Amino acid sequence: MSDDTRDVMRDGGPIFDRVVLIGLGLIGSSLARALRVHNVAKRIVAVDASLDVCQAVDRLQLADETHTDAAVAVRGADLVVLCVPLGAYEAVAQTIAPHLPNGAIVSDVGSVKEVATNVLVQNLPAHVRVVPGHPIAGTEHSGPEAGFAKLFEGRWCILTPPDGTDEVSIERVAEMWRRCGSMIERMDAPHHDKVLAITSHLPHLIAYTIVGTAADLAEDAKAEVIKFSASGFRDFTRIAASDPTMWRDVFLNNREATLEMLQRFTEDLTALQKAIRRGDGDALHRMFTRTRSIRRSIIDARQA
Ligand SMILES: NC(=O)c1ccc[n+]([C@@H]2O[C@H](COP(=O)([O-])OP(=O)(O)OC[C@H]3O[C@@H](n4cnc5c(N)ncnc54)[C@H](O)[C@@H]3O)[C@@H](O)[C@H]2O)c1
Ligand SMILES: O=C(O)C(=O)C[C@]1(C(=O)O)C=C[C@@H](O)C=C1
Repeated sequence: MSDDTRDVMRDGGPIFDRVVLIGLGLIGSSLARALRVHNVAKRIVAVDASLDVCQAVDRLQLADETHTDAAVAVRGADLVVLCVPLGAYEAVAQTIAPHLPNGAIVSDVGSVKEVATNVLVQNLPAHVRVVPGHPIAGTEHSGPEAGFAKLFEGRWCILTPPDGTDEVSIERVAEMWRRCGSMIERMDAPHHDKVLAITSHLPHLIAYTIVGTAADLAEDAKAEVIKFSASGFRDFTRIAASDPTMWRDVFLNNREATLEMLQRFTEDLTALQKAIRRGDGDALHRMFTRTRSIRRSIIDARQA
């Protein structure tokens, strides 16, 4: 990295001249807010396919420019970040490809990394640098109104740069996330997808299932479900309220890893089912004691 680059990143001044965010929903609008608060970009440019979202972005003053056409917006960009559902990546990459300046960095925030990385590398010209990323932060809400600048604070952001990506580009993206309050980890994309399959994707699948199962109960029972949903079930309903388009795309694009984790989960669930049927209290107690200690170690790690 040149001394100039190092100085720019260390002095707290903008790291980028023109950052183009494509997709101003929960994550894109949170990033726009955080970039502004932490002075990361000289100019923030917002792109969204939805005119309603563009109008909201203007009303909330989240960007210096707002466009519905990504091809126009990316001209002169030194960083472009895709914040759209995974299913829109190919179309967006093909739209921006002919208009990206030499040396521009293209990053993203997608929840699945192997497919995202491949789609970007295959559809973008060789003169751009691809630095995929994934902030492990979110909520069940969508859209520009749902975003907030502190979303990424104290959260991990995982970067999965393909082999051969230059270190300066990776470090500039990493520094952007550090300024937004995140901690950085680097991984290869397939490993990321396995880890997230168990820590994020499977929990969402389970929440969608349990809430769906409850909703399928007879009308009377449904009323009871709502009436008594003060504790455990309510936590599942929060997760099951997450955006259907985003999560459809996550499962379609992380098929292998999700199915592998689902298989393991089903086997463990069957073991619990057997223990209940056999009245094996020791097996149940052993299992629950182990998971309780896991919860405690997660809380301790967060507080450390
Ligand atoms: N929601 C989360 O908790 C979370 C957390 C981390 C990462 N992510 C990832 O972030 C990305 C965005 O998720 P979100 O929750 O912000 O979704 P969102 O639904 O809140 O926002 C997505 C935005 O993209 C726009 N869009 C869709 N197709 C487009 C296109 N072709 N061109 C331009 N704009 C387009 C939509 O109009 C919408 O405003 C996804 O890839 C998701 O996997 C989400
Ligand atoms: O907190 C939530 O609501 C989330 O679902 C956030 C969450 C997660 O599973 O942790 C969801 C998807 C992402 O890709 C990253 C973060």
